[in-house]
Amino acid sequence: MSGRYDHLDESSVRTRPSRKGNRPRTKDRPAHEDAVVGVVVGVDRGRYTTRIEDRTIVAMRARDLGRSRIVVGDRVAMVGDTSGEPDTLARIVRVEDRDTVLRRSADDSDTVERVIVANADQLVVVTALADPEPRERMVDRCLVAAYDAGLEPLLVLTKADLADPENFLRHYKALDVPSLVTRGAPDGQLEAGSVEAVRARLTGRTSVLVGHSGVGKSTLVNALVPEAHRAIGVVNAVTGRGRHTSTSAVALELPEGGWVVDTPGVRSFGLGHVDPASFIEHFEDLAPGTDGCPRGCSHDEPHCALDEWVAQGHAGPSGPARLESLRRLLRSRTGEDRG
Ligand SMILES: Nc1nc2c(ncn2[C@@H]2O[C@H](COP(=O)(O)OP(=O)(O)OP(=O)(O)O)[C@@H](O)[C@H]2O)c(=O)[nH]1
Ligand SMILES: [Zn+2]
Repeated sequence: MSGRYDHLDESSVRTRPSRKGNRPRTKDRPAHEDAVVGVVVGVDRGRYTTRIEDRTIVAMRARDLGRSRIVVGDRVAMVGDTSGEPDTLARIVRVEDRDTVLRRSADDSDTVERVIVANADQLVVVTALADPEPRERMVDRCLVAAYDAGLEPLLVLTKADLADPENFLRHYKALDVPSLVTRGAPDGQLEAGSVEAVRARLTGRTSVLVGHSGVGKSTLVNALVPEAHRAIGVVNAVTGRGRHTSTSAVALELPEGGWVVDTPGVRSFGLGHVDPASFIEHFEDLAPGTDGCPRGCSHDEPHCALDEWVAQGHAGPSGPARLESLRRLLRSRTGEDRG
């Protein structure tokens, strides 16, 4: 896995050398031996809401933590008042190394490359089968972001009561992306069985949900986490601030274990940081075919060695379709339609 996590640098939060010069890193400082480690579930203007088992602890950054961002999903070590009692505030003295980072590149609306969520292991792309119509390109872009971040993708196709998923799923067959459908029931709720199938897939994991407005993401989150509203209310009560003014991610705990991270502010991913050469490593069946490529090959150009390699059958009968899908994903990184 050479270099897969090289890009995690931003997360290695270290104290800067102090002005006095020789203070040890936070990590090594014995004074923080009593620190407790929680998971960041919400971030709102310098206040971090964290959870340790059943306690909700609000914390701020210790002054010597440096500038690195702390995001939802980060595991943070805290000192000070970690009782979780109302009006208490702990201090974050350390951010543990991240297993994964989901990021988006700078784009027109935001000129800074940002880590959106840390330590997730699954990216759930929520798309309606109708009303609004599914957008293949947007889904493709989410898949690129997922593969690039080392997250397993899952398609959740909502509103299956309005349209048949088969047509849409054809686009993802060669990619072998797991998918589930949810459907509305006559009583206006979601059909219970379809929600349970999603729940089974999410339990025990940290899943980031992304989806366009109106696809039914909130409906699904509320079905999965009955206290979702209340949980969000807790964040409010503690920070004393309105959740609706914030578009940052929020982690909700599933009743059976695991986390669902809702990302209200994330409608698309800038993908400028995704490099074709490393992206292809996620296609283990195709990657060996790039040995004969010209230097710096985009794998979507006339001299790309993959065409011949796949035509010779090296990637099996599904090779041509896989290559086509790979190229479609690579192309989705650029272009005007940001999905
Ligand atoms: N027919 C049908 N309608 C659904 C289903 N799921 C959600 N809806 C409806 O779709 C609309 C949008 O649902 P929301 O859950 O608010 O969608 P959202 O993705 O959270 O959208 P935002 O709140 O704008 O981010 C609502 O009117 C829901 O009642 C479904 O499975 N079938
Ligand atoms: Zn190539």
